[in-house]
Amino acid sequence: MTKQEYLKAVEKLKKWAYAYYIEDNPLVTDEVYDKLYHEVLDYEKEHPEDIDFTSPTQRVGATLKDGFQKAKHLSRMWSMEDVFNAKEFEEWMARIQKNFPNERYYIEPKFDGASLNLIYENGLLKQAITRGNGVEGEDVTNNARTIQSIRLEIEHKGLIEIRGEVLMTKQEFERINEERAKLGEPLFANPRNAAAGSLRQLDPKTVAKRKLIFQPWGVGVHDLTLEYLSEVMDYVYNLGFRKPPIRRVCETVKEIEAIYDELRKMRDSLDVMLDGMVVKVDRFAAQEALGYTVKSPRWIVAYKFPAVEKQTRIKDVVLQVGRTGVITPVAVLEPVEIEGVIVERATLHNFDEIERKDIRIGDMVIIIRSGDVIPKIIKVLEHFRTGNEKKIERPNECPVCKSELLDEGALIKCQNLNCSARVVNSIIYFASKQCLNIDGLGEKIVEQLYNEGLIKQIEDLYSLTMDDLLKLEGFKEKKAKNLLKAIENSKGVECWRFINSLGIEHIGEVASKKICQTYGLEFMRLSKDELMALDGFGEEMAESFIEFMRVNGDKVARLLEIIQPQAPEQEEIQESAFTSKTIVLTGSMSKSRGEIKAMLEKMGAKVTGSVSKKTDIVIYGEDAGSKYEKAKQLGVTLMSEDEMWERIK
Ligand SMILES: NC(=O)c1ccc[n+]([C@@H]2O[C@H](COP(=O)([O-])OP(=O)(O)OC[C@H]3O[C@@H](n4cnc5c(N)ncnc54)[C@H](O)[C@@H]3O)[C@@H](O)[C@H]2O)c1
Ligand SMILES: [Zn+2]
Repeated sequence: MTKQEYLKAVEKLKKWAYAYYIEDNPLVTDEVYDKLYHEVLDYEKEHPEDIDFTSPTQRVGATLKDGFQKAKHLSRMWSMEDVFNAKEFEEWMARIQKNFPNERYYIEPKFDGASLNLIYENGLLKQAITRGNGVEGEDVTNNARTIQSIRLEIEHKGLIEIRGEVLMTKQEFERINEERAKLGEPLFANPRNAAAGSLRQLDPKTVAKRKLIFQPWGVGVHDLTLEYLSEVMDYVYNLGFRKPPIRRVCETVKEIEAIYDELRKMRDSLDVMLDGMVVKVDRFAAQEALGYTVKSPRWIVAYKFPAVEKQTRIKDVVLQVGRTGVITPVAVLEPVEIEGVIVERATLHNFDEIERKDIRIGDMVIIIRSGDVIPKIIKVLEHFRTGNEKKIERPNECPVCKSELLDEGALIKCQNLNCSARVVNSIIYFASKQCLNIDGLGEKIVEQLYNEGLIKQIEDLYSLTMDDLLKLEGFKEKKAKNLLKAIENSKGVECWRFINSLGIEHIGEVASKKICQTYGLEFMRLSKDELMALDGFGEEMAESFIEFMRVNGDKVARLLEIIQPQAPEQEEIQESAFTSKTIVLTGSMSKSRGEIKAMLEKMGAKVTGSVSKKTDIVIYGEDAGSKYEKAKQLGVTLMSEDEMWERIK
C-alpha cells in the first residue's frame, strides 16, 4: 500500500463506518470492511508517522447522530482487537502470557448487536447511553425503558454501570424486514443493524413494538470489591439480567479452543446472532496492568467466527417448477464460500418479494447462509448499481412445458398436470420421508427413471421390473433389488401417509392424520361438512380436498387398489344414545366445544359444523343463535347441554 492508497482506504472506511454506525445501513459486509481495516492497520504499523488521526483505527465508533441528547459515560467504553484464526489467537495469548504467565481467562460469546451502557444509582435505572465514540453517546433512556429485559430497578444500591448488547432475534428481524418491504422502506441488512436502528428510533413507542433484548457482558464504574471480572458478572446476572448461553473461566489455549468449537456449533441454534467469542483476562489487577491502546483494552480479544454474510453478484435468475406447479425464482450467484461451502444459488421466494426488494440481475447483494438453511438474499447494495442491471420479468410461460402460467400475485403457477417438472417433483415428494418413505428413491433416481421413460406417473413405480432397472446406468443387481423391495414394502402403509403423499394443497401431515383417525379409509367421498367437522379444518382445506378428489378420483382409486393403505386401529366405541348420530354443537358450554366433541366422537358420534336435514341432534349451550333456529325450522331434535350430560350418566 502506498501512502496515497492508504489515505484513500481511510476515506473509504470512514464512509463505510458512517453508514454503519450512524445510518445503520451498511454499504458493504463486515467481511469487506474488516479486510480493508486490517490492511490499513498493517500500513499504520509500518508507517506510524503517516497515521491519519481521523482513521477508524484511532477511534471507537464514529461521530454522533443528531436527534438525541448527548450524554457522557462515567468511564470509557472501548472497542476490541479481533483475531480470525487459532494462530492469531495464540499470538495474542502469548503476548499476555509473556508478562502474566498464570492468568485465568473469562469467556463469553460475542453478541452481534448494539452496545449500551446502563447507569444505575440507588437501585434505579438513571440513564441509558449508546457507546457512541466511547466517551459520549446518545441518551436513549426512554427507549431503553421499553426493553423488557432491562431492569428499571435492581437490588444493588451503589453506583454501577452495567454494559451489554441490545439484540434482536433472528425471527423478529425477519418480521420487521417483511413489514418494511411492504411499506417500501429500506431493509435492514442484518439483526445487528436492525437492533441498532431500533434502539435509536426517536419514538419510544416504535421501539417498544420491536422486541429488543438486552444482554449484559460487562461493567464500567462500580463499587464492588471483587478480585475477578467473572465474579462481578455473576453478581450482575444475579441481579436479574439475561444470562449468556455459555460463560466459562479457564486457563489454557486448549480449553479456549474447545469452547470456541462448542460455541460455533451452537451458533445456528441460538435465537440471536453471535459473531464470535470474547476472551478477557479475568483478574482486575492484571487488566489494569495491561492497560489500553487508543481504541481497545489490551486484555480483551474478540475471536471472530467465519462470516455467514457475504456480498456477491446476481448473475442470472432461473425458474424452478415445483410439484404443485408453483414457480420459484432462484438467483444464480457469483460463487462465494460461506463456512466452507460454496454457495452459487439463493432462493428469491416469489415474484412479489423480488418486486418488494427491487432485486435485479447484476445487483450486488448481501447473502446469508447459516446452518442448513437455504442461502437467502437479505439486502441489495444499491450504491453498487451501474445502470446496466436488468429487472426480473414475471414469466407468463412455464419454463419447462411452455404452457401458459396462472399469475395469482405472490404465486405464479404452471397449471399443466402433465408438466414434466410437476410430475417428477410429485413423484419425489410421494417417495419422501414424510410420505411413503421409499428408501433409495431420491431426486436423482426419480429423474433418471422419468427421463428413461420407465415411469410417467406414480402408479408406474409399482410395475417396475428387475430388467427395467438393470438397463439404467449405475444400477447393479443389488441396488435394483433393494429399490424394488423398498417399493414393494411401501404397500400397506399407514393411511395418513397415503393421503399426505398425494400432495393435496393445504393438506399436510397433521390434516392427513386427522382425516384417517376419524374416517379411516373412507375419505374419498367426504363432504365439506364432514371435513369441516375435523379439528383445525377450515373451508379452504375442505374445498381443496374435495376438489382434488373430484379431479383425481380415478387416480386415487387406482393407487388405493395398488397400495392398500391401512386404516388406524379404531378405539373401542362407548355405546350411548349418541352412537352413530350426526350432531351439531352450538352456544357456549361448560367445557370447550373441542372437548365435548372429542367425548361424543369416542361414543361413535359424528360432530359436524352446520345444521342440515342430515343432522340428528343439535346440542345447545347458552346464547345459542342461528344454528338453534335452523334446527327448529328443520325439525331437528334439540337437546340442552344438561340433558346431554343426563343421558351420558
Ligand atoms: N459493514 C460495515 O460497513 C462496517 C462498518 C464499520 C464496522 N463494522 C463492523 O463492526 C465491527 C467493529 O466495530 P466495533 O468496534 O464497533 O465493535 P467490535 O466488533 O470490535 O466489538 C466491540 C463491541 O462488541 C460488543 N460485545 C458483544 N459481546 C461482547 C462481550 N461478550 N464482551 C464485550 N463486548 C461485547 C460490545 O458492544 C463492544 O462494544 C467489525 O466487526 C466490523 O466488521 C462494519
Ligand atoms: Zn409446466
